[in-house]
Amino acid sequence: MTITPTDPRDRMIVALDVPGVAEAEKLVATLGDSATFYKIGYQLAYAGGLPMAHDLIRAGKKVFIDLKLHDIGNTVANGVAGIAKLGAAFLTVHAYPQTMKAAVEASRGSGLQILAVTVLTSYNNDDLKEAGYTLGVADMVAQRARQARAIGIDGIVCSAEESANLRAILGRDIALVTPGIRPAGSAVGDQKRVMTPARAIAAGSDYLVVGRPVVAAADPKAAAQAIVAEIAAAS
Ligand SMILES: O=C(O)c1cc(=O)[nH]c(=O)n1[C@@H]1O[C@H](COP(=O)(O)O)[C@@H](O)[C@H]1O
Repeated sequence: MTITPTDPRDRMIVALDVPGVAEAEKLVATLGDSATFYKIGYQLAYAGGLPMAHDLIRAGKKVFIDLKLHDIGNTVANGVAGIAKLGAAFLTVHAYPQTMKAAVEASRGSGLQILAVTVLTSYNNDDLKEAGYTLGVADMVAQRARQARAIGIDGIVCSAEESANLRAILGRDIALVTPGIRPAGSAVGDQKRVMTPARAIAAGSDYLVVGRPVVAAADPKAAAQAIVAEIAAAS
């Protein structure tokens, strides 16, 4: 089974990392048909943006709720059950076994797919060491992805740098969702593990999460169209 969307537009997830609902609605209107999949993360969710999921879905878009849950199992399960009512396609949790198990159990039958965030794309080996971990990025991502698959997680969030290795380990039926996407020449910012759209697709990513290269572009629609064209050419 393959879960890779056939339309290249459906493989680009635009992060609505903007200060509020008005700015998010303006961006969605600007992008029009060039984007079909949107992510609501901390910035918009904490600015009252979660209910916007309903509007996006009514408008025919897919929605990814990125709250990166991590708490005791009971709290995670109750949170997931609430989020499932929004009708979104994806929700992130951190890839800790207790958290993943609670989220998978609570989402069962709801249509909400749970993505496990392995190692944030702003981390490198030194950052993991500083945080007290002994494994490096590649090994930690692989270990967490294996645990996620055993628990029944629907998708993995990692850097595209890990996509080829994870594809070999996990096979085709778990979605690989990769942020840290940077078209050639664009500013890297706080990301440390980055790839161009074309290289990420070639490495085996199913979905590319793109924030600032679209949101902060002088012409967001042209930036989104260029990324979709790159995805199409590499597919
Ligand atoms: O879960 C995520 O979406 C995520 C995981 C990760 O490891 N790294 C990461 O950057 N993200 C998100 O992906 C988006 C990347 O944004 P840009 O760096 O602006 O393209 C942001 O909304 C991040 O919160």
